[in-house]
Amino acid sequence: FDGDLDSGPSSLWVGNKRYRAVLTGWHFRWTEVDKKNRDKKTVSVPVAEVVGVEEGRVEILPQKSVEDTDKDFTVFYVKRSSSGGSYGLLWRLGRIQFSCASRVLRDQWTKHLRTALKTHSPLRPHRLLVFINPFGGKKKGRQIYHSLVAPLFELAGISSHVIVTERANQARDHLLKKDLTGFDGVVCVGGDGMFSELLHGLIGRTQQEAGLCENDPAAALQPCPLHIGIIPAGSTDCVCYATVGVIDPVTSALHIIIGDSQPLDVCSVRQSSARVRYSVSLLGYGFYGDVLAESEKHRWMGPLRYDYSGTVVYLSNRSYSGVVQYLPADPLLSSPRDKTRCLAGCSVCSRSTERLFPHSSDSGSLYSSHFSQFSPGSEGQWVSVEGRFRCISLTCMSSSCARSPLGLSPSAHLADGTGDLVLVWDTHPLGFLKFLHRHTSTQDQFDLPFVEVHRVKAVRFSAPSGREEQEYEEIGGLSGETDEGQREYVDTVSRNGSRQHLAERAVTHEQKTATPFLCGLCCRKSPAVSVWNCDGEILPFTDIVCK
Ligand SMILES: CCCCCCCCCCCCC/C=C/[C@@H](O)[C@H](COP(=O)(O)O)NC(C)=O
Ligand SMILES: Nc1ncnc2c1ncn2[C@@H]1O[C@H](COP(=O)(O)OP(=O)(O)O)[C@@H](O)[C@H]1O
Ligand SMILES: [Ca+2]
Repeated sequence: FDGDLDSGPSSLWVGNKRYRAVLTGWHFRWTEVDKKNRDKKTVSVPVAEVVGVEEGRVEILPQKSVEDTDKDFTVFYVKRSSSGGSYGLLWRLGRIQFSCASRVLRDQWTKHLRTALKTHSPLRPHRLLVFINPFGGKKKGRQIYHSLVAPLFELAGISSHVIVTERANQARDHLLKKDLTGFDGVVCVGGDGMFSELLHGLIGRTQQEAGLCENDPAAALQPCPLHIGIIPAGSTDCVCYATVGVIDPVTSALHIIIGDSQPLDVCSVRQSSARVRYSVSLLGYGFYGDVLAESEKHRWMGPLRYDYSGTVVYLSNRSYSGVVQYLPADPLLSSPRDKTRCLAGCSVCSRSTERLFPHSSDSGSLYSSHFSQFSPGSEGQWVSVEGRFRCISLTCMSSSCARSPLGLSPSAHLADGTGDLVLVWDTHPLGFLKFLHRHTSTQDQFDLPFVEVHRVKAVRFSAPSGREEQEYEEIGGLSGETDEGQREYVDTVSRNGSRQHLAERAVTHEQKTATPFLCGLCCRKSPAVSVWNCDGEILPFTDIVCK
């Protein structure tokens, strides 16, 4: 102990057992000194994962208690535990209480540990701006933050400014307009919709300060200096699930504390005159758009509204026509049908980053030159398909969540500059049910004759023009598929041609007409256009260009 960072070894006690503890540059280790026990177990904690060091006997969760003794100190650190089914690891707050021979020794230990912490974890945040959506998910945002997260932030020496939102878009507007100096990051306590607000606020603010117009498709967006931490308190929480691998506020708080970060692909969604939007998880038309629109009427149900609305929309048996154009990504780099799973440190993502941004070594400049890379036609060929779809989904990440543990596209990458486009052509109701059901299991949802998946860099969509729309409404939304040139897919059971398939559909419709309940759902004037679900928000336009 001569002021050097490397301390020990020295004797410490935990209860009545003696330990040898040592602090070398990157690790804090302790081993029980026991003559009978030959295979001594050493616990080794990277300094970067030490959450805090406190004098005395201290307890933080579930309740804070401090016993201010002279010779004791308590070390809190990240402890990994099994995650009960999810693919990520659950992190817990590990706690060990040491007793020293003297107060002097104790003070030396705490001083050295704290110095090591400062030196070896430069990326930790010190001051955070926290937004809580009190109405997200099961409406537990405030409680989750104050009981599970705030005590950890305090322990880690993080000061936070907390804003409980009073209206939608308040967090976004705050990030766009208010003074953000002194903050090292922002935290979202809520679901994917709330995350989306923070994302829009930060991207917008950064462009504003750089003097750029984000609505200009040719603008090269600037990287955001602030990171977003997510404390899951929403309904689907798929950004959290797909990045951390578990939905657990404590795990997420610990990732934030130690300064972990994960870059994400962001998809810009534009319509000529409208303000640009961004999506990181699901951009969905047809089924997922309808489910979102329906579910907004039933917010009071909480997360269950999606299950209820999913059923209602499924029974209403809708499909929509349109033209989808996409720019395929390089098939040599990766494929949506390979069986990889993207995690932190993924090699496909780092190779893509090098290819896309050859002059940048840090992830901070991920956005620069983004748009010049995707100027239409500069790479590959656009592919155009037209027809009637049950749903069209574009997802920049797997979009896994509790409802769908592998996600909409299980092998999508978090930060490879591509998204996966899933086209589900119109099919009979049982086929579509099979597709939906496969999201909940490990069965391949793309291995169906009416489903296509493409790894893409850009997508365009246009709904049919007014005249066609009207025709479709007049015929009640059933016979539109007989139109010349429209692509038809049938499931394996009725593969003998589309004629039989159509006949089946007609019977199904008659049967429904005979059933008042179903009739109420399906024989309503069927709309010709659906809406886009953009990370849980309904877009006010249908024709879009995504990059
Ligand atoms: C009839 C059988 C139904 C089974 C369907 C299972 C498929 C589930 C796939 C879910 C993929 C969700 C992608 C995430 C989207 C979020 O951005 C969004 C908004 O989430 P939030 O409410 O803000 O947490 N949630 C939804 C359901 O649209
Ligand atoms: N105080 C508030 N009152 C009403 N809506 C809010 C408030 N704060 C945020 N919102 C909006 O609520 C929507 C859903 O929030 P989110 O946290 O994603 O919950 P959920 O996952 O249950 O949908 C978001 O689009 C957000 O803009
Ligand atoms: Ca991606």
